[in-house]
Amino acid sequence: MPTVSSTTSTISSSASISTPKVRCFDPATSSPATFHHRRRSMNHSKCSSDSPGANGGAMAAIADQKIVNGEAGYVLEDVPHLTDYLPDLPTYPDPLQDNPSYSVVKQYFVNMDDTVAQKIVVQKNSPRGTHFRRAGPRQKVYFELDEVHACIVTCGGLCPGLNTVIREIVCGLHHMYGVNRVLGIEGGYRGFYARNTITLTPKVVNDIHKRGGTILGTSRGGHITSKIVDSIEDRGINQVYIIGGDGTQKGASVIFEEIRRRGLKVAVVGIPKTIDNDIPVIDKSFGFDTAVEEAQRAINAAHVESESIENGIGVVKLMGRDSGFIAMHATLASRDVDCCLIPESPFYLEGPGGLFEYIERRLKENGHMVIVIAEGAGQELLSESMRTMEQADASGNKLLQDVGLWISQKIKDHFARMQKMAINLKYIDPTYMIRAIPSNASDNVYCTLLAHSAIHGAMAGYTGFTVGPVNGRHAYIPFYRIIERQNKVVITDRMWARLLSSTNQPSFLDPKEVARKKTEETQEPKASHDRLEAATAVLIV
Ligand SMILES: Nc1ncnc2c1ncn2[C@@H]1O[C@H](COP(=O)(O)OP(=O)(O)OP(=O)(O)O)[C@@H](O)[C@H]1O
Ligand SMILES: O=P(O)(O)OC[C@H]1O[C@](O)(CO)[C@@H](O)[C@@H]1O
Ligand SMILES: [Mg+2]
Repeated sequence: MPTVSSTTSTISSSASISTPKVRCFDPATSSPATFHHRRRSMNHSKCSSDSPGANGGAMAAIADQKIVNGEAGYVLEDVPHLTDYLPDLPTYPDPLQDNPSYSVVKQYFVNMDDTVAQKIVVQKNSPRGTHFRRAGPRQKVYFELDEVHACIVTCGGLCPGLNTVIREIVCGLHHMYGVNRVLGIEGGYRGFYARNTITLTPKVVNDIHKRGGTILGTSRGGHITSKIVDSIEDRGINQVYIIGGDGTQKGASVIFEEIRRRGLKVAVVGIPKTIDNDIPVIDKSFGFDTAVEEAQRAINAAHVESESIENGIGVVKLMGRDSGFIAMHATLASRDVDCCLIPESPFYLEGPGGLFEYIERRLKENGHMVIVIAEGAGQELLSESMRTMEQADASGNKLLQDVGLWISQKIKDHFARMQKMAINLKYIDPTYMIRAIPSNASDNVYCTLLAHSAIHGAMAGYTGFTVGPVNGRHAYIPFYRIIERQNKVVITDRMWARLLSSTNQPSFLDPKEVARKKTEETQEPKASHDRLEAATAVLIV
């Protein structure tokens, strides 16, 4: 463990915001440590709160950062703890030490000083860099067993594995900590104040992991912070498990801020969910592998259809609003795809180096081809040609035009106009089919680890964090790190190069553009491919 010798933290955004240096109890080391609570202004693209409309207008929330500096450039970006604002909370021995299943584990409790490195590829003299607190059970817990009243809510779009996470939170709380009071909030955030609740017991959730969707229902929009926290307070809930994507984690962050402002003993835990894999820092999100696997069925169908007919073209549209991970991984897995188009890599249709030229060449060489397109790809081309009004969903997410239909029509029109070759195009749109299914075996295991890590964190009194694997080890990540940006495919990384060399498609980039992207991306803190590659390692809580 590095020495907790703090150096002065900087004020990241506004000089008018104070940086209180707090002498506080460090629950991890059981000894007093000096933390620097760095306050910073978060620019939420969409807004929380009590404002009208989707989520109201733009708002800057303030998040505290608990930064611990150690030797050799070691930095711990720690998560909040209930004792930060309720210093006199009593502790209790973790009941796991008496649990017959767990007591056999040699070193069951994680070392209090364990942290997980964000960067694992290092050189001899590199600084040790950013670390996150390691997830897992602690020897002391901050809740008595019959005191815990937990709730679970699922928000945003569907994703394989939602029911597994719900099941494992309920069963984990029950089996590991003897907790019997768990409420399911129906219909997403608005369910806290506008819908019913379901009592969740191990019996109720026993089989739900075999079903797609979420037994709790979900929604977009409707995040009214004060009403949600009123409901938490009125119901006497003291552990809130929030499962959802980037928008949901922003919502969880403001709920945590409000709970802390009110001084409530309530742990707020985010569990990242998104098949788009657009959440940063974590290796990958649950359900992603399942979605990629299911996408293979559509790609196979497109391949069979296209190769059975002269100049056959199969077009498959996959999900991925701002990030093309599903399309990229489905393409790499399949090897039948000739072209993959994603939001991060702009493309063009006409002229030398364009898509039409490539299609023509591929059909001449091979007689058929398969194109995979992410739903968010080429949106700028669509809005140019369609000039429609921009619309948003209830959460404020931009509603996309159907790029699959559009590109299919464009390809057909092009070849009809050229009169050089008759093509046969089949368009397959499996978008909702890949996310409405139950999670596969490996995602099920992953969901279990996420749920267990979340429970251990809440029981240990940590709050205001999202749980997830970082380089294969589960960690507690402060909300501000999760919501500050989206995870995107880095097109100057090796993974995208692998894809280009597997499909042989043009990069659609001129050399100047490549150089610009490289400069842009060297400033990014962490390359995405590192994380997805690390994610293939065994996930250990
Ligand atoms: N900035 C924000 N502040 C507070 N709540 C938010 C914010 N952004 C989104 N939310 C709320 O979070 C919930 C889910 O958001 P959203 O619909 O964007 O889905 P998501 O969690 O990003 O999941 P996905 O995009 O993967 O489907 C909604 O109820 C929305 O009101
Ligand atoms: O139609 P819905 O439920 O709003 O969800 C669509 C969006 O949800 C996601 O699956 C996850 O964000 C996106 O890929 C997709 O654009
Ligand atoms: Mg989202």
